[in-house]
Amino acid sequence: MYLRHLSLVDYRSYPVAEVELEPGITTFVGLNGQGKTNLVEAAGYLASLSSHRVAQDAPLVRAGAEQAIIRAVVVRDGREQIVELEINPGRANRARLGRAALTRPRDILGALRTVLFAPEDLALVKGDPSERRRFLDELLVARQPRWAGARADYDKILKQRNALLKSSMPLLRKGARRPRRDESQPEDEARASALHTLDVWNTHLAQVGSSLLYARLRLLHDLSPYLAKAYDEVSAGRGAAQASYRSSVHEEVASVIAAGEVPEQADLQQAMHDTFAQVRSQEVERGVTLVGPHRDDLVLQLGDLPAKGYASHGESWSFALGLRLAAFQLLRTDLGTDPVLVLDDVFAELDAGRRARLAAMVEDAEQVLVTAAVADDVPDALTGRTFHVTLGEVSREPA
Ligand SMILES: Nc1ncnc2c1ncn2[C@@H]1O[C@H](COP(=O)(O)OP(=O)(O)OP(=O)(O)O)[C@@H](O)[C@H]1O
Repeated sequence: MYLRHLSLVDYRSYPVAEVELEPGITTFVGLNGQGKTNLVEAAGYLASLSSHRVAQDAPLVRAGAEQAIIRAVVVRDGREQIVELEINPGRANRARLGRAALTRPRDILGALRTVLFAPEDLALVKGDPSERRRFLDELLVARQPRWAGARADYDKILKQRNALLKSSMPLLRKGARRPRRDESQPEDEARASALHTLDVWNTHLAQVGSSLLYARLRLLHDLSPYLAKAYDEVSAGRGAAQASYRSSVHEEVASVIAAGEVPEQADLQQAMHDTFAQVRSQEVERGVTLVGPHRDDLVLQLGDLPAKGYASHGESWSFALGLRLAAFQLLRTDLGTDPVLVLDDVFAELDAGRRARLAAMVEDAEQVLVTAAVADDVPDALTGRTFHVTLGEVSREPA
């Protein structure tokens, strides 16, 4: 698929922008801070409903404006579709596909697929586990948009379970007493009722959590060969990249998972349940849920060493790039169409060999959008059509 047109209204630094695009390679060149990343970030947001730079929507709306609009014409297998999103910080966002207004913005997912590689991706290797969980979950959604709903359900149940753990901490602690406002209910009864409610949440969380865990494991299983190959190509055979899953379920099942096996979902559900029983006193003590996909991590390994804390800066970059290129290849195979590949400001960080190899790996993608502050950093093979971005003006360089 490719973007034929991108229009922005009050998005970041742009009061208005209209950019006509084509398949193949397009490069946006301009000095720092002129709005290059803003353009490609908008495309990424339309595809994933999240920004690679910020967790909140407010910075996406131009300072002083109330809402931002991203509209794109997406072409897939020769058919065009208009995809539109209104970003309303503090209120619900609104989405449209063609003429149809969608009930939920997340129903827009899948209409445009992008894989975006940016300097922020270094955090995939060097950052917290939450970065790697986000990578997996976003890829899950890019592959099958229905996972956005399951992910949201999981977060909701988790929040409710944490609230219960917090609010009932003194009651749930065996033998602990606290002065009760409602003295009509004896302490033992209140405790039994809190425990019963906790069991109900355990069942819900184990059910939704195990399906998310299972989906992540299947995804990782499918992604791994592409990762090994992409890293090998980017680094010209210098090192073997691997990713394994570290699960918070009890050790017996966790070690099976770490070894790369994918247990049945029913077994994962049972394992989550059993682990809740094992860690109950710790959870009650701390008032948070200690088991589930929200506590897991993806362990990245270069040869025999963990990437985090050991890999050099260049190796970490290559690893992050390997993960994104693997995601691209997986989606290409799965969807039968290429996602739009975005390379935001990445060439300045790579040595000449890596630049050339990256260019060779992506030049056959249906559409590649590249941003660079220095045009010479972009390998010749990827220069393609060039747009100059100057103070929010996007103008195409004459051919
Ligand atoms: N919500 C907003 N309202 C107005 N301006 C904004 C907003 N968010 C970001 N900007 C401005 O957008 C500019 C940054 O744009 P962008 O990140 O696209 O730059 P860039 O061309 O990619 O630069 P670099 O080469 O440094 O990465 C900054 O000047 C910033 O102040």
